[in-house]
Amino acid sequence: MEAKRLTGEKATEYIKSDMIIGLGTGSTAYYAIKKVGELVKTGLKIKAVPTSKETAQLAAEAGIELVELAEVDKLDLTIDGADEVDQNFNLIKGGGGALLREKIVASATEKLIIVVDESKLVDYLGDFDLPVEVTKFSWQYTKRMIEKLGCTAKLRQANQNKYITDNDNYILDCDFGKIKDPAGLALKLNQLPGVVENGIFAGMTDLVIVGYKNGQVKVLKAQS
Ligand SMILES: O=C(CO)[C@H](O)[C@H](O)COP(=O)(O)O
Repeated sequence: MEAKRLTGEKATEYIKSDMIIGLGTGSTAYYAIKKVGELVKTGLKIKAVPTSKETAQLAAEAGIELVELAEVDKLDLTIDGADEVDQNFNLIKGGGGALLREKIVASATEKLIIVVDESKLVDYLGDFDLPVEVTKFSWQYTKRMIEKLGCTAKLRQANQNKYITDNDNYILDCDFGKIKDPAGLALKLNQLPGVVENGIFAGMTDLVIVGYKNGQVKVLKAQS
């Protein structure tokens, strides 16, 4: 908890007045959003694009002015969490179900800052099942197509019902084992009919801020 707070708050040091920022989803991004709310109250002037309905509500409650993605050309900076981060800064995201909007916002942003605690750092992606957002119409067919790529896929449930995303789709959580070629797998997945988006974020991250149990925070820069 403390590690998540430290990293979430540290990321807000990169925000300057007049920026348009993206706000991620999840328990680590939560601390960044809360901190941005405090900064806004003391004079920071920013506008934010939320990556989920949950984040939109949290940000509005914190007094942050929200804008639609449609209203902006680009975002200056986005702060978001991740489920796994490998040594090349490839990510698995979507544990919280917001991967589609998160990927769109990440792609529209100049600087993507990922905030994680140390438990999220891995050598290879894949211990965490890869979330893939699929259409309701095709999910059984799309599941079979995804499994042909070498995984077992499970339809995500919430309170004994099918989990439904903010975009009215389903999520398949896919166990691929160790993912040796994240960018290649992401491309293959997105070519399958019925796949809306997958949770691999390859080559998008600029900074990873890691919070440690002992209170340390490290800022890691992507190699360009
Ligand atoms: O991708 C996400 C939501 O779709 C989250 O960023 C990811 O699940 C990490 O969440 P947390 O900070 O709660 O561990």
